[in-house]
Amino acid sequence: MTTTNQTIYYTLTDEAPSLATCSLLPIVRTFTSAAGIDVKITDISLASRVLSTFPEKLTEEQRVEDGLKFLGALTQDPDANIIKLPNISASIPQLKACIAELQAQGYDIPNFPEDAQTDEEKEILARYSKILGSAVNPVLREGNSDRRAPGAVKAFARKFPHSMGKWSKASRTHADYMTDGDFFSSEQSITMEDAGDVRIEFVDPAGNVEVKKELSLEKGEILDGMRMSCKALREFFEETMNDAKETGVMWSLHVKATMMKVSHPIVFGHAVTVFYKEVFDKHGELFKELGVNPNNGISSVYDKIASLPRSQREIIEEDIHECLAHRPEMAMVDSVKGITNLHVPSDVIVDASMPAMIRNGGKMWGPDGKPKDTKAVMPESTYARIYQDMINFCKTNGAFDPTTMGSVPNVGLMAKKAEEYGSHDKTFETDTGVMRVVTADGTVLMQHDVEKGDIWRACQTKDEPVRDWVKLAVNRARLSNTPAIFWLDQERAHDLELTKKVKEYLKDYDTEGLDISIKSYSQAIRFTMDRLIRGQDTISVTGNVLRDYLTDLFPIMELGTSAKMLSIVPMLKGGGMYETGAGGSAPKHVQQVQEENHLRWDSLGEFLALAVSLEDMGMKHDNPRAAILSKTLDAATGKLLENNKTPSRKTGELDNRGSHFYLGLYWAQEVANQTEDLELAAHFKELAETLANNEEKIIAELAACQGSPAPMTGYYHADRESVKKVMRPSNTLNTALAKAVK
Ligand SMILES: NC(=O)C1=CN([C@@H]2O[C@H](COP(=O)(O)OP(=O)(O)OC[C@H]3O[C@@H](n4cnc5c(N)ncnc54)[C@H](OP(=O)(O)O)[C@@H]3O)[C@@H](O)[C@H]2O)C=CC1
Ligand SMILES: O=C(O)CCC(=O)C(=O)O
Ligand SMILES: [Mg+2]
Repeated sequence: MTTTNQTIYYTLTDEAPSLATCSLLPIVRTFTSAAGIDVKITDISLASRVLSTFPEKLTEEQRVEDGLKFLGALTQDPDANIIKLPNISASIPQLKACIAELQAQGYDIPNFPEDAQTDEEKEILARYSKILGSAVNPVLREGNSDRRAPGAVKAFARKFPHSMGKWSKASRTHADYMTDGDFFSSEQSITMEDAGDVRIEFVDPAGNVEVKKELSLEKGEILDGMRMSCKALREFFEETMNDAKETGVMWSLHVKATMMKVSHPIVFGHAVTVFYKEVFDKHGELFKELGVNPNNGISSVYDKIASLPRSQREIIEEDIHECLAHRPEMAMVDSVKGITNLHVPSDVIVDASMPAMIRNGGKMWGPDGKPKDTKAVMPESTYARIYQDMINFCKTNGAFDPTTMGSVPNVGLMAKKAEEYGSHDKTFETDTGVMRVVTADGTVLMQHDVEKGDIWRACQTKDEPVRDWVKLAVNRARLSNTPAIFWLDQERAHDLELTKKVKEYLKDYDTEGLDISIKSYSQAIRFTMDRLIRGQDTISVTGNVLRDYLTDLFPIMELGTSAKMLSIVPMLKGGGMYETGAGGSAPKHVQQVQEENHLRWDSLGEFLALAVSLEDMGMKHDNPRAAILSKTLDAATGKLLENNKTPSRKTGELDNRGSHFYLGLYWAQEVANQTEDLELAAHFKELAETLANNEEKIIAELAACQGSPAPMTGYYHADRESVKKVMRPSNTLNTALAKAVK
């Protein structure tokens, strides 16, 4: 057995996943220690990213390693083995809350300079901007994505189906999107015949040219340019609000302000200022003075007016209520606390929010706390249409049935910040004039007339990731003997360029006997759904945004949550990253822990990720024990699902910690029962027996702490000792695990 330098890098992230890690990792380490594998924690939490950005402000003891930088470099190592849990992609309000918490803990980090004026403030803003939004995933995802629900997970969903809301044929829920003036209607795209430098320029009406950005493009790289009209967007919002009001349907907005961290907060801000138009018209000047930023949601108004004299504040609050009264009802994030869809930009995130709504019979929560039909507004039409297709399908066919439906695995293009994912540094809010892309010799590759306030952006897609994506799709189709569809819209300039590549690169593979096709988004989703309700599987092969959308959409119908997905990123350089599920960090789970000490986070995604990580370790390092641990972990996970030892939503019942105990028990039993390595079996026999004999006692210890607030301090930067106490309350379990470490 080789035991040199075999390390799994396990990320420490935020919120629910980080709590779960505290309980799961000691179990994992007990097992991996027997195979000579080290499991190292790398902290990439929001708080840690903030701290590592300002080392000069901290004392020696306060300084932390830049975990993201470390892992980013590691992605280039063919031996990289990373387990990546979901992390917060922070909106500005979240980042500010994190900064405030760290400052209160004695870290002398600067405030977030919302309105940076001085050079120093601008420099601080630039540093913080690197932490905002999807700052982690694009750095680590140096490969394309392969996400699917393993057989055992599908079997579990069929045996223990999650609840599904009923769909009525009379449901008035629908998706609403722009029909003109959006990115879709203006997209232009080119493929570079040779490598070359280009400039993104703005030309004002007098002919003055401002270089916005210079890019070095690779041979074969696709470059897109597109614009969203501010005027058309605002008119569209106004129409949707009037229509919702007139027809008595609720209004909701679904964007991805976290991942599309430059363009979507602006879109979100327009929704806020249109919805609360009278408030912003009347108090605009004051808001400017106070530094209100509508892109941060209506909460920005509440925050900034807090310092005003009460009488002045009350007038503004009344005006806000006046708007709420004459506008349509708005979908709520928390109807008890009065938090609306437009409160902060990170509360309603389209990839999870639309599936949750569809799963719920097309209903969202209204101000009165009741589920209601809604107009789901997604201004950008490129991808919004697929949701209307699914809504129509559910109206006709009723809700999906998790006990009989098939599955939709996804092969997603995402390496090297492909497509919209990497557009942030090429996104601009423009003045009136022309935005254009020109080559070094001045040839204009594309251009758009723009008006003040328009959003213009460019997206890049490198050739190497596209080749790898096609390969991955063929492999997945072959391995699972399942039809694969490339979702490519022949109405889209970008997809036309991509289609040429796909057709070309498919020739490199033996596709004999495989069913591989190219369909528009609408055709693809309809075809897929027709098969789905007949219990048939269809692989979706998609670009980056659809990867994000579909790997929540279908899993949430099939499994109730995307956390149960196996999510692999085979890295271009040969390493492996194993993501846990496809869902997020579920902030409301933490609330439940704080209030009732019950964590309903399901770590199934972590179990699945760890099994493939160990399998890879076994193969790459010729470590048979890693292979045994992988196989036995898979078997243990299967048993856990069969026996329904997954966390319950209800306080007092089995939670995340109890579920981890059962994983440990079953895993130990599986290792003890295998016959490939008798020494290993003997070693885990004792642990298996101790855990089995103490099952009742351990479960009682794990349940005893539930029901009252968890004694935990901190949210973004929780005190690890207090988290440890909360997440590891069973002495019997802790002692048994410690004893079994090799
Ligand atoms: N890979 C990553 O790093 C990702 C990070 N994010 C980030 O996560 C945060 C929250 O995003 P949001 O869009 O609300 O998505 P979430 O996936 O966190 O939440 C949506 C819902 O999914 C369910 N859920 C998700 N994971 C689990 C789990 N492991 N166990 C049980 N239920 C689960 C819960 O639903 P229910 O109430 O029905 O139980 C939850 O309320 C944001 O900061 C976002 O940027 C989001 C996606 C991926
Ligand atoms: O990076 C993010 O912000 C979220 C990513 C995400 O939702 C996904 O990859 O499914
Ligand atoms: Mg997602």
